[in-house]
Amino acid sequence: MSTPTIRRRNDRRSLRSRGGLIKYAYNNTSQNGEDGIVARLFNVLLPPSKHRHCVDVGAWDGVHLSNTYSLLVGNGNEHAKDGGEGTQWTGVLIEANPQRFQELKKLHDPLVGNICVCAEVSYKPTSSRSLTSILKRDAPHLPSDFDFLSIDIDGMDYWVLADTLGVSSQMSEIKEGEMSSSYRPKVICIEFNPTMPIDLVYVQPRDDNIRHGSSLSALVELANAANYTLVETTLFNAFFVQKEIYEMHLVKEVPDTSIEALHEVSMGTELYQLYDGTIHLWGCRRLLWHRLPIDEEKIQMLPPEERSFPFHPSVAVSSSFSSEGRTKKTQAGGRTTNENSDRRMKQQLTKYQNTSDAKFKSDRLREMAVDMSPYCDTHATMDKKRECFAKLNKTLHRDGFALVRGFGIPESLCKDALRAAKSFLHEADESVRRSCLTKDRARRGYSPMCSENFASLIGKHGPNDLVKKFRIGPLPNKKNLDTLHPMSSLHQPNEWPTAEVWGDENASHFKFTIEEYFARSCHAADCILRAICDGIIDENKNLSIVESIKVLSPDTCNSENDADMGDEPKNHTSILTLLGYQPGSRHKKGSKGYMRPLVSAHTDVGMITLLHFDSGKCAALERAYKSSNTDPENIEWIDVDLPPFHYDDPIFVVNVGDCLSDLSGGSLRSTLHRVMPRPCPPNDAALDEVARTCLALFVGLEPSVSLTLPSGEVISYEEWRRRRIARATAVMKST
Ligand SMILES: O=C(O)CCC(=O)C(=O)O
Ligand SMILES: [Fe+2]
Repeated sequence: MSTPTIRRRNDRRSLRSRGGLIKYAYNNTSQNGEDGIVARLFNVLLPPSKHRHCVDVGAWDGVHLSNTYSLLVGNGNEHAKDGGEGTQWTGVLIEANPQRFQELKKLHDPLVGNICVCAEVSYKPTSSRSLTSILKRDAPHLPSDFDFLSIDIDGMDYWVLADTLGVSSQMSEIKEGEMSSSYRPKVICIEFNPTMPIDLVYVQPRDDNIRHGSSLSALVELANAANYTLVETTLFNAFFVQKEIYEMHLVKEVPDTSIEALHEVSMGTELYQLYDGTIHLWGCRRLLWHRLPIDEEKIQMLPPEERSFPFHPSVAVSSSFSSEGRTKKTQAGGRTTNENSDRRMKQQLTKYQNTSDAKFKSDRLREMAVDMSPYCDTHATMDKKRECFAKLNKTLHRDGFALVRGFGIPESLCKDALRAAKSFLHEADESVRRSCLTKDRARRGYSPMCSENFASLIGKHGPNDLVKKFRIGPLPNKKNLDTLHPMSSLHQPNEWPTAEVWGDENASHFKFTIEEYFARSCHAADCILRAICDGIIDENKNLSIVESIKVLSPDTCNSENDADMGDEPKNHTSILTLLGYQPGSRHKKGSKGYMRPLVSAHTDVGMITLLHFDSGKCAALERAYKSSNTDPENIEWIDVDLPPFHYDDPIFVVNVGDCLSDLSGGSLRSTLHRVMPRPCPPNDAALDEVARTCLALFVGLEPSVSLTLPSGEVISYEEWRRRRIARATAVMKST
């Protein structure tokens, strides 16, 4: 098996200066060369002094990893003159741990002048355990500009330094009146957290009980605010000197005092991600202070069997409904860029080659689909219903689209209906289709290719849509036929292809199958509306929304008139449209290198739309991604797909229409969508594979039902539709 090549280029690291104080680093008792740096500073660079003072916070036993041992005790060992020839050092040594403190005392008691304090230093300036309080109380003769301060207390180091130097928590200013009471050591050595990135400013919470440590960058900001300059770092420690001292004595030795020149993060742990979702570690692969290895397998988000590239051509749309999904940007008029259509071309040609990926994609889409069965099953518990509407409405709020399943519609019926639609729209002679042309083909019967224009729904001009359609709707019922109730334009007789032109069997099978699908999908739509309604009522205490949304619940909207209607169909105005797409002129790129939509970008007018389609390759539904519907000029588009694999429990797409969006006060979005051509395999490919068929149920309410708009106005559904269409027409006329 081939393995990846993994290494790091050296450039960034080689910037780190090796020529400054670090050149003199060595350890006597220190951990990472601090003894040598201190010696260089006080022996050579700073003006000589007969007597020097140091303070060691976190002194341990005075020896272990000590930065002051060589100054205070070191006589007699190989670096006897560490603190400067002829210089006498005295120190204040503070240690919190009582056992270690005993050792510390044992070491220092015989040495004249050294003071040992057993205390856990607090960050609180007002505390009797603050460093300034301890120094003032226990070492009253310590000069305020003593020579060397070493802080290593594994947590609050930053805040102890801030309080000692009198820097406010904002780091930008010296606290008023505190300077005189503060200390200004000439040189500071302080520990930082060496795992943190070089540009990270991390200041641990100001809490004695928290042990995070702070970053080097944070300490540099703090020190700069108090007029100190960074002059060197070791693995864990930063050295700062007073700015004036730096300028007088150290500029030559340390010309570049930037963090980048003086530090290299060698204990950092970095993460990067592979396309297939694997998380890789780089750098330090262990928990530094716990001495535990970081197990790469334990920090993975996906189990090994789920690690694959989600946008692999054959799994291209696994996140159709996720806001984080792959998107494509288009230019004005909804054109796909050259780059995208080339990529699309490749994707389409390889889309179904890899069956295991297709299965993976199917399973993902199925997982995403909201199970609506609690709304179809009269015995479902409220908890189940709540779970259902919460998932549904969450997705609809976010995307305006969702996948739904669990209606009990047999898969065989969906397949038969798609098959029947395909044979009518694609295989039958045009004369069959023309046998059911109606006057009002926007509502019933056959609507030929290029005879409609959905761009007009959003008040746009554009080429006519390249799709054939056939529509049926609810029949006029007793109420409509009553002379007192003139038939609404939304209720009309259906028109079917005639037996004379298509043959008895074809015609009756078509009518029977499509009517059956219509009835079952209307029932599914009722379930969805009830769930949406419950969801909105649950999440909304706003009365006008609740009032207006109640109409969605089919039980409510039809209850008045149901009693005397027996088994008559309800008065809804839902229309089932069969849509047929075939490869045509728009499948070739135009002179400008982009493709034009088969159905222009639009929003659906009614309540919801319930879609079911086959995997025909020549067309694909896309929805706008994270865009405002009022600005369709610059939109990112994302595919809306159904699983190419069939399940016993068929999956549908539901999207929010304008009326529902209005009733919800805009909280449910009616998202702009369109149908785009997809490159097809060569011309001789079977029509069966390329033609695309869609069953779209556009769900409408009873024409006379009263809607309470969020504004409080009460109008009928029919009036709402009239205004909606008039609005779009007015926009079109003005452009
Ligand atoms: O064919 C499709 O996928 C959807 C068509 C559509 O959006 C419509 O007819 O409103
Ligand atoms: Fe639509």
